[in-house]
Amino acid sequence: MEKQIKRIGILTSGGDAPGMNAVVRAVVRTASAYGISCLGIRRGYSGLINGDIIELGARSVDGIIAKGGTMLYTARCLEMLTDDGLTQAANNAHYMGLDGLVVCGGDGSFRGAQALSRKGVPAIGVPGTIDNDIVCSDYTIGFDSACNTAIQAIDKLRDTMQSHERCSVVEVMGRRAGHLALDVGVACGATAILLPEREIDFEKSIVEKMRANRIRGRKHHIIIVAEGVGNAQDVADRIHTATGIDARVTILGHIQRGGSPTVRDRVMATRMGYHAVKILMEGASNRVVCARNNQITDYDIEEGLAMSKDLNQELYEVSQTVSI
Ligand SMILES: Nc1ncnc2c1ncn2[C@@H]1O[C@H](COP(=O)(O)OP(=O)(O)O)[C@@H](O)[C@H]1O
Ligand SMILES: O=P(O)(O)OC[C@H]1O[C@](O)(COP(=O)(O)O)[C@@H](O)[C@@H]1O
Ligand SMILES: [Mg+2]
Repeated sequence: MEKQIKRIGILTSGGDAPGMNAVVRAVVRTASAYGISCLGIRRGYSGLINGDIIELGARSVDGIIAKGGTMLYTARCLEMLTDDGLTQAANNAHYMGLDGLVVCGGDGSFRGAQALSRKGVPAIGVPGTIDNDIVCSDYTIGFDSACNTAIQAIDKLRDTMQSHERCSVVEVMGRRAGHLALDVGVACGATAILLPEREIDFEKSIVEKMRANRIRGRKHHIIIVAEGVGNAQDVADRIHTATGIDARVTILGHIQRGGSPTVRDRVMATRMGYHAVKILMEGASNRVVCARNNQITDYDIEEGLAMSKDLNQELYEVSQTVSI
């Protein structure tokens, strides 16, 4: 039996990701289709604490599916980590008459959703982060767009590295996770991919490989370093010292978080946003929306965040084989 809910809120929190707008659109449109009103809460949990809200209707979200960033702004709100901040957020949610709240963000944002659920505000997390580091979900919104942005930049780097017969050491985002670096490394044909989840023998996996590749006629190289591994400049210096090859560092940085979302991100965002509203209507609380084997499902937040997700080992092995 579906619970009669009248009003829900939507906020985006943590690092932005391409596709967050598409989540906002899907939530607002799904709510609207079922006669539920929707409030947009701006700047993540700060907006909930400070009452920074806007009314959103089906027409307020026209055209945003194609836009990067988030129309609701986002924030890392430290006040939410305090008892007072959390209580204020929950009280405001009740005061606004929210029967549910959709939170699009990463694991930190889901902890906030969990805390609010415990205070009687039914909250649902939707994974929006370029890092793909939400362990209970095969996919997080923004990952595909970020991979494509990184690849476009690295393809340009390859042109100049090829001309100068250099080595490009490229640092890719991902916080403590290497998912982004692995996909980007495979897609750009990297000679080596350094990931926080995999120890490597620098001499064997990089230096000897570069030397062997040079003998085979390869005159330029791309090395991908996940940000969780450490300093890309150190990697470049070690390569230069060991091989004599001129190595240049590029830190892709926040460029990876921008741009119009890809088809995959728009579709996943739309499916996940829709699912979040549907389960709120069924009376759910404290759930995280996930993709598992291309099905959209949901887990208890505690249970979901306690799961584990390893790198794609098969892809890692493939990358090592073809990078000769
Ligand atoms: N344990 C927690 N309890 C309540 N709120 C939290 C908690 N952890 C994080 N948050 C809220 O979620 C926000 C985003 O978390 P953060 O870890 O920065 O990004 P992400 O959600 O992308 O992982 C934080 O700034 C804070 O407002
Ligand atoms: O934008 P900031 O605050 O510098 O944070 C950078 C971090 O945010 C990310 O881009 C995305 O992480 P979250 O989605 O967990 O916020 C990480 O890859 C990176 O380490
Ligand atoms: Mg995170």
